[in-house]
Amino acid sequence: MTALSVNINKVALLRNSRGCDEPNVLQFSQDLIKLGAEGITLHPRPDGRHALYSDVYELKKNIDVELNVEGYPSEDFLEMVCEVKPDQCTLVPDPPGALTSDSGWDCEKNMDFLQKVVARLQAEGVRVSIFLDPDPVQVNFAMKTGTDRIELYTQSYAESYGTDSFEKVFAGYFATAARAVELGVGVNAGHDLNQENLTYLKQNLPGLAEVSIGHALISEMLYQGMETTIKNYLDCLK
Ligand SMILES: CC(=O)[C@@H](O)[C@H](O)COP(=O)(O)O
Ligand SMILES: NCC(=O)COP(=O)(O)O
Repeated sequence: MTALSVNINKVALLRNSRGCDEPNVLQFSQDLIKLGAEGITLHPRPDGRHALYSDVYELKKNIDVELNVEGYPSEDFLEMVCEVKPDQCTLVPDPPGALTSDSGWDCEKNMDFLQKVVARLQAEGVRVSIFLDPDPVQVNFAMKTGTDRIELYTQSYAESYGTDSFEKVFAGYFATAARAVELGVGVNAGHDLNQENLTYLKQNLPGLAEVSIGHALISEMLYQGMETTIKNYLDCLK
């Protein structure tokens, strides 16, 4: 079973654009959950462009599905996560001004740092996932950090989908996920997934436990509406 965790960053972006509380992030999340979303993800970035720390606190108190908080493990981010204690924290290596997440960790180079962060979060009962490029070698280092899961960064999967290079690109994802399963590390995936490319990933990637999807899903809702869009994504994951 692969859980659908909806990333509400873009709902928060719309809310922030007018300085009021419309759309309300909590109400939107609760409506997503009523329609079958099995998790909520948000990525409070340092510049507060969309999801905010206050959203994390409010969601934690008011939703009954898994909460996944993504971010660079700065001290203030870690203090917030350790206080909120979401179900999962996904560590991403984004610098503060990043337009969006565009690479996974080099776990070998950041081993000491990541080991300390992983241990700190796990001590608070938070499951840890590390954002990773499709590279089986990196999985070995990710395991050494002590992480519970990896999150495969699926931008190149999405970009190659339907092109001549897809088979070669997907082979890297398959090898990385298979290595994670072999090492007992959980497999999540996210970034640029959509209704067109999700089914193949679900049907062919070993051990896929969770997908976190935001930009395409929220954009598609503008055309299809919330109910149809969520139903379509859940159908892709059957
Ligand atoms: C980690 C990842 O790939 C996405 O979850 C990221 O959170 C997207 O961030 P933006 O919504 O700011 O593009
Ligand atoms: N971790 C990926 C995520 O939460 C959403 O990424 P995207 O669907 O907005 O590209």
